[in-house]
Amino acid sequence: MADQQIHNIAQDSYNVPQDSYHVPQQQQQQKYHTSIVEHPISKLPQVSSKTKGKYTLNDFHILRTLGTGSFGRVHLVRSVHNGRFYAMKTLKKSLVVRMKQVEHTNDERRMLKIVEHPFITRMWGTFQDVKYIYMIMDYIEAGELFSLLRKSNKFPNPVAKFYAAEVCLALEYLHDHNIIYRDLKPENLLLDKNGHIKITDFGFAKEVPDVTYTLCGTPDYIAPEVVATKPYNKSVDWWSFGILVFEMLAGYTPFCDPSPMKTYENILAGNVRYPNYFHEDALDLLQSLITADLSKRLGNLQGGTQDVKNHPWFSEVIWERLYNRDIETPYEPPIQSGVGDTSLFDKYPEDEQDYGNMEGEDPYAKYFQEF
Ligand SMILES: Nc1ncnc2c1ncn2[C@@H]1O[C@H](COP(=O)(O)OP(=O)(O)OP(=O)(O)O)[C@@H](O)[C@H]1O
Repeated sequence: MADQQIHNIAQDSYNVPQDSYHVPQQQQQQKYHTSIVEHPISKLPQVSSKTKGKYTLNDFHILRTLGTGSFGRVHLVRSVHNGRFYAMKTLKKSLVVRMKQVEHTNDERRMLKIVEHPFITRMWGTFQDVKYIYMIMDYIEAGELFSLLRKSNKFPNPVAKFYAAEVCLALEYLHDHNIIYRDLKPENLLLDKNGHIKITDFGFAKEVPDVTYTLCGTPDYIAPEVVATKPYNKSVDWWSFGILVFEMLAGYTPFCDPSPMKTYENILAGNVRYPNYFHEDALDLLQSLITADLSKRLGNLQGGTQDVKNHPWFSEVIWERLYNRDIETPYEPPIQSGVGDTSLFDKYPEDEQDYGNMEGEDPYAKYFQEF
């Protein structure tokens, strides 16, 4: 049981009741997106320091499916050259175009190719054929934080704090580079073989120095200014960060409802019922993150991320050691590293895929020239 595999990183004095609060099982939420307005002044290097030459499908053996997304699948693959395992994300061009996600897909490639951070998944290269685009990423072996959270019901205070602190450093890095992540949730947080966070899925990440207006994200995690189609900025990630911390501590999100429209209504109404077992520092942090008032939302104030890092809930976190991954993780994934162990991933039907077709007409070629 995952419960037993989790041990407290800090044997602090927080009183964590073991009784389980009623937890509505949430379904994987649908995502929403519309058009975008942007102001591109790039703070990112324009050339990646880490990608090597161009890959083709022949460079990899496709093994099993690790996950599915809106536009394709993520497969475990093995390099025919160095024998290492990678994750290969495929996106069907026709679906990306039909769902008006060309710009987001090109953004995802651009962001992932350039960002380098201990808690963000690395991408090594991309390629395409007539029907699909492909992204080769590090294989993150221990699966989704979402799965661990559902198995554990909820996390003890120090465990939630550990994961939150690693996510906080990743957000700090992204925001310092003018990237809004916009899709923070446990499904997009993978755990590496040592149990550290790796953010994946940059499908909604956007380099936005100023403000943007796109409605995107996952209903439970969307900030009120996004629901109300007001201009927004990095503040939305701090709202989602609050929802993430809440969900890790409670096992459910504060505004959840089976109907997305009702979820939006709940978000706009802004009434949060905090369980009485939340530690008082966690409660204080969450109240200053899950607030519609942008002039009060922590992370969005003059001190930026530093205000979040300095909050009493994080008082025992030694940020430099955390960044260096020099702090024991709360959960030791039970996997054999380096052998393509996929025991922590759900099983998916392995349908025949029509990958690798280089001949024939490609009506969408003009949209994906960067791949
Ligand atoms: N680098 C990786 N290593 C291991 N598994 C991964 C990796 N990237 C993605 N996955 C698995 O595949 C799933 C889908 O990946 P991802 O969220 O990037 O796809 P997507 O097409 O963007 O999905 P969505 O429709 O939710 O946006 C993830 O939830 C995860 O389980």
